[in-house]
Amino acid sequence: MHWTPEHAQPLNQWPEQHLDVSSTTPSPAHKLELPPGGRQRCHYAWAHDDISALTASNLLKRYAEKYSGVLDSPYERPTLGGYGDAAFLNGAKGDPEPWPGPEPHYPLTSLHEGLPGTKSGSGGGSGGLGGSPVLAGNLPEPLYAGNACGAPPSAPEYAAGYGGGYLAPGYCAQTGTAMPPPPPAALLQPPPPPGYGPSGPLYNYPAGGYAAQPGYGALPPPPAPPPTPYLPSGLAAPTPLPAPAPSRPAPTSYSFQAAAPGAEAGVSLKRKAADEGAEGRYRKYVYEPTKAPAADGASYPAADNGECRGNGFRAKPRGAAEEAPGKYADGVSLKVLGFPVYGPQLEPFEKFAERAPAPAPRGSFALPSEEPPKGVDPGALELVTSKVLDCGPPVQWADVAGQGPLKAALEEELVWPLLRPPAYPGSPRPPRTVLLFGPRGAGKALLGRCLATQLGATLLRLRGATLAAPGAAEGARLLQAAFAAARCRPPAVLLISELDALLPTREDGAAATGALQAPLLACLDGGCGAGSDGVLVVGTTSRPAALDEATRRRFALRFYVALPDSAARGQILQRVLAQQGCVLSEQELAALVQGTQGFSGGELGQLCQQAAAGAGLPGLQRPLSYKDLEAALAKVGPRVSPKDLDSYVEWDKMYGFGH
Ligand SMILES: Nc1ncnc2c1ncn2[C@@H]1O[C@H](COP(=O)(O)OP(=O)(O)OP(=O)(O)O)[C@@H](O)[C@H]1O
Ligand SMILES: [Mg+2]
Repeated sequence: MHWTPEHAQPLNQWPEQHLDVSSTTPSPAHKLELPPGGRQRCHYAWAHDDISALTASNLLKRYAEKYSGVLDSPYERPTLGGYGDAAFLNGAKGDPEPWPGPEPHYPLTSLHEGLPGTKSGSGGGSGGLGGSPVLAGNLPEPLYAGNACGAPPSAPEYAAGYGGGYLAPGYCAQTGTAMPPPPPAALLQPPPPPGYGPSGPLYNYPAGGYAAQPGYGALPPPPAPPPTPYLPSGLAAPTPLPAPAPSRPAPTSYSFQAAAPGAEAGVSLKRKAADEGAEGRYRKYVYEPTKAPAADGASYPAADNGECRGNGFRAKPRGAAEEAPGKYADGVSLKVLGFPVYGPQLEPFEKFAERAPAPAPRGSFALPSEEPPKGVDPGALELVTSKVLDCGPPVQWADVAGQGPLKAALEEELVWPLLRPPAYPGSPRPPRTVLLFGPRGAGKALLGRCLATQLGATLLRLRGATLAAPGAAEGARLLQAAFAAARCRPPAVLLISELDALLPTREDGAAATGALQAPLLACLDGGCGAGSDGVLVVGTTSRPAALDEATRRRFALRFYVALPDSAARGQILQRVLAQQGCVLSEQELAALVQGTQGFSGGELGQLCQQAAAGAGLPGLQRPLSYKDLEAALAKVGPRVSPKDLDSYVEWDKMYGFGH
């Protein structure tokens, strides 16, 4: 120790001083000032800042050992001295209560010697504060038993350590429960590993870490301590904390997951929930591949046309953009336009996920039947009921090939609002009219039938041309009767195809057909009972430009039904051909899909009929072949021109609702 004059300053200024400690011998002045019990603390106070590497290494080892004892041992109980030192560490230099012992000053003790982890009386020679010979002698034993925690008295070997004088009232409140009696000494001290027990050298650390300990035999040896820059080379680093015992129970959440029904190993329920949330409400539009078309032919093994707009649908198939309507310009033949080969990603056809059976009508869309409205010709009503009522098979979403975004839009904006009961009186009325426009044979009527199925509604079908044929007066009578019949059967869907046939053309003006516009508008306004809550009017047209503004405004929703894309064409073809007993190879089907670009669903059906007729197979003596279809392709072609397709797109931009 190189004593310097600054060491002679009062003790309370020492922490601020810069001490040079190379010896553990205090200066004579210090020896004079300090009481005998406080020498250890003086010793600590000197070792403040500038210490040699060797001293630092020794200190580090000692702290590591003591803290590891606290953190790791499940039997270890912090001695009271530990709390006392913790208070010291936090800046509370001593007990808040006056020390009852004869010694007037706080018994200073070295910080590292007051740390828990070394039991009182251990071979380490340093116990907690309670273990200090000075303190142990001064601690009144009964204080612990009588403290506010109400804990039982400590075991004899812990009597000194559990000196109640250190148990402030707040301590009991922190624990919340009474401190249980310490376990037997045999449990408290498992057999120490060689070199680790009190009898062995205190810092006998093997440089490479300990071998497997008796209590941790199943564990792999702990990893070698990382190199520390604080230790000079050649000094063994402190032993790292041993790994936790494997026999400890798993956290509650893990055991719950493992026990949850259906939970797979390594897959948490949270992840599963997230997966479900990711697909969300469009889960039903993720198609499952089907091995073969439906045996009964009831539904198409349809697929998503991939026109997802980032709302959960699958990405658009490669090259599908080339097929977008309005891009068949410049008079180029459709068949020579580049088109992606109908590849494996489009086949096998994926089935539009089966829905549950049509939901039972509920909400405001299901109204009780009412008496036939007055003013309607009973004869016409009977006629309409017998002729107009559609009793065809139900059409599910899966029966409509492609059109994924359109189906989603129809379901969201029409089916769900109609089936959902109104949120509150006076809430906005769900739409009761929808216009589907697009090329002929694109599937407008099919979608109208599907809507009726989804709504669980009665379907009544009218054709504009049929209504207009017998004359304006008769047509108006039938029209009113049809609306009245729909009103009598709520919920009902009144499907009016070829709506444009009821409207005046530019040429004929107020001709006979145009005379039906007024009754149509009157019925759409509710004059014929169509305005009732239980009737949905679906109008379809392939000439949307023929609709004047008055008629157009009567339809709250207007959706464009585009031509089927390649995937949808493949599905339609596959199904129609399967009905005729024709099964094409993958390559043949791909070629056929490529050659029918611009065909509507109706035209695809005509192609197959033409192939059968051209092959002279009315009785189906042999199944259709690809050659028959190739021959039919030369005779049947798409009727809609690229210019017409562009006009649909334009009208959709102006008056449509998009999807
Ligand atoms: N997306 C499709 N999926 C399955 N079949 C379809 C599809 N589109 C059309 N079809 C079939 O094509 C034929 C014609 O369909 P639909 O009558 O619905 O067309 P449309 O648009 O109403 O034609 P139009 O304008 O002439 O009334 C029907 O047999 C229908 O089943
Ligand atoms: Mg139709």
